[in-house]
Amino acid sequence: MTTCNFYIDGAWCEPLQPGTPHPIINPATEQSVGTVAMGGALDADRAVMAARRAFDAYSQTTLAYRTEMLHKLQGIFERRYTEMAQAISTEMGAPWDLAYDSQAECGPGHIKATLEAAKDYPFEVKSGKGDLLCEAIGVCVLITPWNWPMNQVVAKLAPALLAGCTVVLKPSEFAPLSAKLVGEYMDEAGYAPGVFNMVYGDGPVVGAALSAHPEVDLVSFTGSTGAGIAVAKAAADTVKRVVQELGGKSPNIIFADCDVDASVARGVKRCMNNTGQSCNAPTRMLIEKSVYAQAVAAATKAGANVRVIQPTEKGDGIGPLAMKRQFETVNRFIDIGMHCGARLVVGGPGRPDGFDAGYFVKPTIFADVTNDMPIARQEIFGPVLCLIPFEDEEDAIRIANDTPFGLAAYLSTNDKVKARRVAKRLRAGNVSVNASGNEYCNPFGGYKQSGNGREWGRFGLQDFLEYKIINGL
Ligand SMILES: NC(=O)C1=CN([C@@H]2O[C@H](COP(=O)(O)OP(=O)(O)OC[C@H]3O[C@@H](n4cnc5c(N)ncnc54)[C@H](O)[C@@H]3O)[C@@H](O)[C@H]2O)C=CC1
Ligand SMILES: O=Cc1ccc(S(=O)(=O)O)cc1
Repeated sequence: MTTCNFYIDGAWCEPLQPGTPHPIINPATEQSVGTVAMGGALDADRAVMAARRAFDAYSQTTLAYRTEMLHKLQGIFERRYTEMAQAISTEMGAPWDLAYDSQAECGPGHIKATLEAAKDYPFEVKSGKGDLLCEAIGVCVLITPWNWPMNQVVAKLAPALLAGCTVVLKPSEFAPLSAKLVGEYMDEAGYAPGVFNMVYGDGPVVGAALSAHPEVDLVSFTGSTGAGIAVAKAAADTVKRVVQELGGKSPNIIFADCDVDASVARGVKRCMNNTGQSCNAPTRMLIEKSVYAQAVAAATKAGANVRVIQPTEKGDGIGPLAMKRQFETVNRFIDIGMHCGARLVVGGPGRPDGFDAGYFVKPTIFADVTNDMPIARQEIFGPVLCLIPFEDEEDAIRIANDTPFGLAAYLSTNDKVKARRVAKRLRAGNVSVNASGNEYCNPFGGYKQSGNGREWGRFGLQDFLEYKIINGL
């Protein structure tokens, strides 16, 4: 049984204001594997003040020193890679190949991208007659979710450290094991006390106290749009910067001129990946009417072929949802889909055959969905795909953009001119043509209610920097 405690001022410690410990539930077995200590506002304050005390010295260290420290941290992430994959798989249910090849890889992946970006980042340049400096913004609070825990923690932590910021990490109480390892790695790397601090706690208490704290200069938040709005409101009175990476309901446009069967199969797989718990999952497949019947048949076949597996099993497949609450939410949406006029072609409510325990759900696909149905408008965060027909290019763009979100968009066509034309009109931060993937060096983030910042590589670094112009030197 693991106990996850706080890491403040260079030491592991228990909360000053303990709440009820949060059980760590393995979502595949529903068994407890440990507890997370939950704190209160006093703990938030203690961590912020440790980061504040450390800021002056750490922010004045040389870029060469911070680069060397980050290289050291990268080495630790690489050496202790397998235990990170194990922690992620246990806490949120990612099957082994996904946990090992993708989830854990995000840690060293983002560190490398940050180090690469820093090599030619214009930290000090001439501007007019003045000297333009990009300096550490200050004490940063990092609030992260449970769905891609290392992606979200390290995409924030690596640039913050490189920039010279000190941090307080508040990971999700549903992903405490991987965060505990990050604390151990930071300790092992030898960062000075107070540079990195970590507290666990729920959003409305600890998250809110951190967001409102007057000694915090920036909050970098990833999670639901509702919680992101609460963070921004709590932060407003102290005029701190807030960077939000929020939800999505991303369209995947299948034009008739593409290889329909292959594109649809790829779209189904990508939607179901991580059991549908990705902010950028392509959950609305928009299909040109002339190939709609063919595409529905291809989606039905591909959906039926998605294997549901135990997290310990190797190979392709989806694991359980991360927690009971998600299990209930996803089943509720499947039920809504069945009663709002959509046609269920794969899956349905309840656990798949052969699974008597765990938060496993069936990969589920609805055809004949219209974009005004709740299953097409709200982020379900489960393996649920909506198939929506469209008339022509204009109609596809209209439906794709008819959402409060704007994180990602996907399209398949053999016509490159059309692909560029459509991509330019999609109101989304990341557009993938013909199943291309993301690269750590490029910006990740959303338009509209999907957020207001960009993470990854030099774009992530920018968030943690403040401009200063010095005239007269
Ligand atoms: N964009 C993304 O990557 C994610 C989106 N979501 C969406 O959110 C839904 C609910 O998942 P949750 O885990 O409940 O997400 P959430 O947004 O409540 O939690 C994410 C993080 O925010 C913190 N938080 C929550 N309320 C807060 C507040 N008022 N002030 C400060 N921090 C706060 C949580 O403790 C956690 O660390 C999902 O079904 C999904 O739709 C969830 C996780 C990640
Ligand atoms: O939810 C965060 C997330 C998940 C996956 C990816 S990627 O498309 O695999 O790069 C990005 C962000």
